[in-house]
Amino acid sequence: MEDPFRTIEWKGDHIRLLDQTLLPSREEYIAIRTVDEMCDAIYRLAVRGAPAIGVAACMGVALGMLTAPEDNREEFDTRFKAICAQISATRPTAVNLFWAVERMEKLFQAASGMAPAQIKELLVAEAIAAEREDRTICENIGLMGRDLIDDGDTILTHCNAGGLATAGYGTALGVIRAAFEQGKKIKVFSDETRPLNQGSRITCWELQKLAIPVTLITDSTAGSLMQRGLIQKVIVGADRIAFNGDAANKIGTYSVAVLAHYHKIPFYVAAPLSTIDKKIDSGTQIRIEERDPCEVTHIGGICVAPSDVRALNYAFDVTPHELIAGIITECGVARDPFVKDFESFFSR
Ligand SMILES: CSC[C@H]1O[C@H](OP(=O)(O)O)[C@H](O)[C@@H]1O
Repeated sequence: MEDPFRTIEWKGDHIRLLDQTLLPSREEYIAIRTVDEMCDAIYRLAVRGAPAIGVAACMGVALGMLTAPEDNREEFDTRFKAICAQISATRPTAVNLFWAVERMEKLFQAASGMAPAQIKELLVAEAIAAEREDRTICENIGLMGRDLIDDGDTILTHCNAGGLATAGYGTALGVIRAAFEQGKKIKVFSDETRPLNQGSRITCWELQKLAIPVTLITDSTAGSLMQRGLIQKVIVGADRIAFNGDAANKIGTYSVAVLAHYHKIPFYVAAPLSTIDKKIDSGTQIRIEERDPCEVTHIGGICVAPSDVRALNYAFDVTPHELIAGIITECGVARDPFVKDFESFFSR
């Protein structure tokens, strides 16, 4: 079954993306015509999710270079560097953003002997390829992880690691979808995922579109359901995974992992290799994005706290590898000690 939506698409002179801040009530696609607009879309989570942010970054670089001057090489190169820096400054945690910019930088470097017009064409082709590859990678993650799910399982997921967090098919939801497409009778509990409610707004919307049974719960309900034996597996996405397997994901994921550990429920992370950061060997090195406290004190623009109350708004937390039963990638399921499997996957 094709995705019932297209997360992001290159359209020649603009990028078309589904504005995820409007879901579930409005399914609206917007046209991104400048780097400023792409950076704004990434920062305000109109496009979000580590792999999707990576594809958006590739497309943002290619888009920004369309109007770069071709008659002045120094200006052309300066423009490229400025675009990469601007996109890299949007959100700090998802490593896919930086991996994507690095991918475009390597291409730009390799093509340095070519004419500007040719380089522009190469950047566009690379951005289009990035979107297509991400979709295939997610389908492979689904195939690698689906047998971890048993017929009759109820699975808990947190935030949204579905088709809309990627260029299609999803990571955590991709595994769930692949098991469902095998014919397994499964159900999903979706944490609402405060403060931006990616779970209630996006995961529930996606799973209903795929006819996968989903029940929305508050973030504070998960423990009680585990205590009553109503959850058999947990599968979440990731934004950055250290080489020892420590995984950064949406705030609240760590709490779910501790609860799952206590209740002896397998806790899985699903992510492409591009989310594994080879440069760090511990989750303590992952920079956690801190966002506007108004996202906590307001819901839909309505204030739900005293106007002058202090609010903490960490967008992610880190789950130590000891709490992770397996990390599902397009190359297979890595198990602790994760380094060993990661080294094998990257050597292929
Ligand atoms: C497949 S990566 C999804 C990952 O990204 C989300 O963060 P955000 O919505 O802030 O971009 C969340 O951590 C998801 O698990």
